[in-house]
Amino acid sequence: MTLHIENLRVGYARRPVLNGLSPRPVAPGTLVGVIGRNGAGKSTLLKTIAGLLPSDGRVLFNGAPLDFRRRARTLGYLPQSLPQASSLLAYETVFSACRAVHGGLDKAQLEQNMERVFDRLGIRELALRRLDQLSGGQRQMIGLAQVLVRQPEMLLLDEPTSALDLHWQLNVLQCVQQFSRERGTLSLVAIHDINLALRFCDQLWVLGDGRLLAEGPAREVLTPAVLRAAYGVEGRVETCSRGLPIVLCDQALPHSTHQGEHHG
Ligand SMILES: Nc1ncnc2c1ncn2[C@@H]1O[C@H](COP(=O)(O)OP(=O)(O)OP(=O)(O)O)[C@@H](O)[C@H]1O
Repeated sequence: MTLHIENLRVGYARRPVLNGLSPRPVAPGTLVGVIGRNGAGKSTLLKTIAGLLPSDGRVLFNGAPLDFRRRARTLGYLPQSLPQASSLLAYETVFSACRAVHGGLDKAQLEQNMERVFDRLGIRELALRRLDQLSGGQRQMIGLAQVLVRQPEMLLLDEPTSALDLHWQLNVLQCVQQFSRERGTLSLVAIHDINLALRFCDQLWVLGDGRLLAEGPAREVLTPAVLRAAYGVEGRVETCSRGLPIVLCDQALPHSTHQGEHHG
């Protein structure tokens, strides 16, 4: 699936958050990191693409808008909040998520889909645990399983690693990257860890001041000037012992020294 966004404007109660976003169209199989400071509009953007917020402008999937029903089947949206703790078993919630979209499959096929996702994410041992007895990070993994099991054509993941330890952060991004590449799934991932973004994302969209401060290949986008404009930090891009870029941030800048700087 391709994604084309044109002059997207979104706000809450007449307070604008995104003021005319027109990123370059994104091809299938691309993993896009959506980054920017708190309140920049990352969640707002993902919710809008998921069809959960009214907006002006155009969002086209394979060149056309999607109606609400097709959107729900085609897009896999993972909200920032963790799945609600309930007495249901983890596999029951993943099974229901799968059945909601693939109702035509028989029980054996649904179970096969489900097992594949539990195996791929490496969370088989959580399947028979009650959601209200899982840790925050474990629940976040189940939330992701609920999205992946539906085999969506586009992933919209809002901070999918926020509750995870180092191992699981890498595991999740590896899985999302693999899922995108194997299936041609376009994935948009809002993320705060810029080194994870740099390592796994093909493209970055840097949000700030209601617009795109920068966009492009991850390694080209993350410059000291963009770090300053996007986050108000003094940062550098160094090269690690394996020859890969790594971002180091030295200090938060006083508020007035970075406001109003824009980089396209
Ligand atoms: N339901 C809402 N009603 C009114 N304003 C909102 C609502 N949700 C978000 N906002 C405002 O919209 C702006 C963008 O919020 P959003 O959650 O999209 O940012 P974000 O980049 O995802 O932030 P974070 O990194 O903190 O999750 C913020 O100023 C926020 O206060």
